[in-house]
Amino acid sequence: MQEKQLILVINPGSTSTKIGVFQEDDAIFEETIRHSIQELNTFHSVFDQYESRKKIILDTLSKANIPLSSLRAICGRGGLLRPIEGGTYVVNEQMLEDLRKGYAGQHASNLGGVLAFEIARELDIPSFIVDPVVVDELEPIARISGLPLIERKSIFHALNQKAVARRVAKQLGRSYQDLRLIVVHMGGGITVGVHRGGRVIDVNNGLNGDGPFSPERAGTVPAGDLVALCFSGKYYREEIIKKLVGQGGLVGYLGTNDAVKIEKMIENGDMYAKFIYDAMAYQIAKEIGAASAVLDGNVDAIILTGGLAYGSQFVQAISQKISWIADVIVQPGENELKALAEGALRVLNGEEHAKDYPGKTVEHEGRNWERRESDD
Ligand SMILES: Nc1ncnc2c1ncn2[C@@H]1O[C@H](COP(=O)(O)OP(=O)(O)OP(=O)(O)O)[C@@H](O)[C@H]1O
Ligand SMILES: CCCC(=O)O
Repeated sequence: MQEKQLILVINPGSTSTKIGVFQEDDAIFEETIRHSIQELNTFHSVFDQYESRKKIILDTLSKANIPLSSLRAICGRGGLLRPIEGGTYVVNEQMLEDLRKGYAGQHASNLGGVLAFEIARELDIPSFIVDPVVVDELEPIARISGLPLIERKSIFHALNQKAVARRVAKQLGRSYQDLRLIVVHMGGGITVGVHRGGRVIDVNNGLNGDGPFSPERAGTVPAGDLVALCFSGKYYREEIIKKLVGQGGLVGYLGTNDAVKIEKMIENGDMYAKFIYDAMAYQIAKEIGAASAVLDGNVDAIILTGGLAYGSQFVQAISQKISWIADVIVQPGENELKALAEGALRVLNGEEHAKDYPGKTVEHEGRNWERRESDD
């Protein structure tokens, strides 16, 4: 019988399911399955899509002649779980429960761990998730928002940010743990992470209204004006949320989230499109400046990654404002499938122990910075 040697990785996105099959860290098969708005609209919740996405994954593997019996592990992109530190986690009952109910909200990546677990269970092989969007390694001081009722949260492109940071460390012949990096993921959402000692000690919450505006998201907006909008009587709660996430940023100003199209508009002389595109670069540069202050100006490199990093003019507009801080390294696109496979491999090859969810969460550690009676 042939030895089980392949790793299946699953990355469910809002409009697609990306899958990959890896032999060690080489991809032998990758496919992006797109889901139309019409198809997605037939489901009430993210979780209702589970059966349909599972069938699509199994059919795709079968068409590609990849026998399930050749799989040694399955790794999915994890979702809005409890705040946890980075790493590879075994999918367990507690995680499944949190993913199913959407512990911290609904996100397509909530399906990743469940799909990995259910397919793996039938094959009696292990299932994992790696660096979910809720990876939380914030320093206590970064949690302070300025309003005691609201705490800053870590929700960001942890999987790609950490994978790119490790890759750059390797290229520089250094260890990730030794470097002080600013990693800027520029996709549909934009997150600027401060990496120190192998941990992301500060980052904007890319999902819930924090940081630079992005192709689809508003980022930080003036709080007073937002409150006035909420109580204007003109909008329902869901409409306001949609304006901030989905219909904000480039979509709000220019009616598209497609930066390639916007670059064409600019090429054709659309000065308003240029102004808004420049404003996005300006806000990203400003956030990088703030991140450099977190590192006391002692920054080894600034890494620009994600789909927008393919835009050379855009990269140029950001770089000219921040290249005085540190070397700018451009790593366009995202390599999330490979990052999932690498995360599983580090465990399967014994380089790392898989973590047990939830482990020591930020919630378990408690708020050791909170004011207590005895402090008075
Ligand atoms: N060649 C290119 N030049 C300029 N912009 C590009 C290019 N290719 C993609 N983009 C832009 O990158 C953005 C999407 O990036 P990406 O694919 O990383 O995001 P995503 O995976 O949809 O979302 P997220 O990264 O937030 O999870 C879009 O605005 C897209 O138009
Ligand atoms: C910021 C978390 C990932 C996303 O863009 O949805």
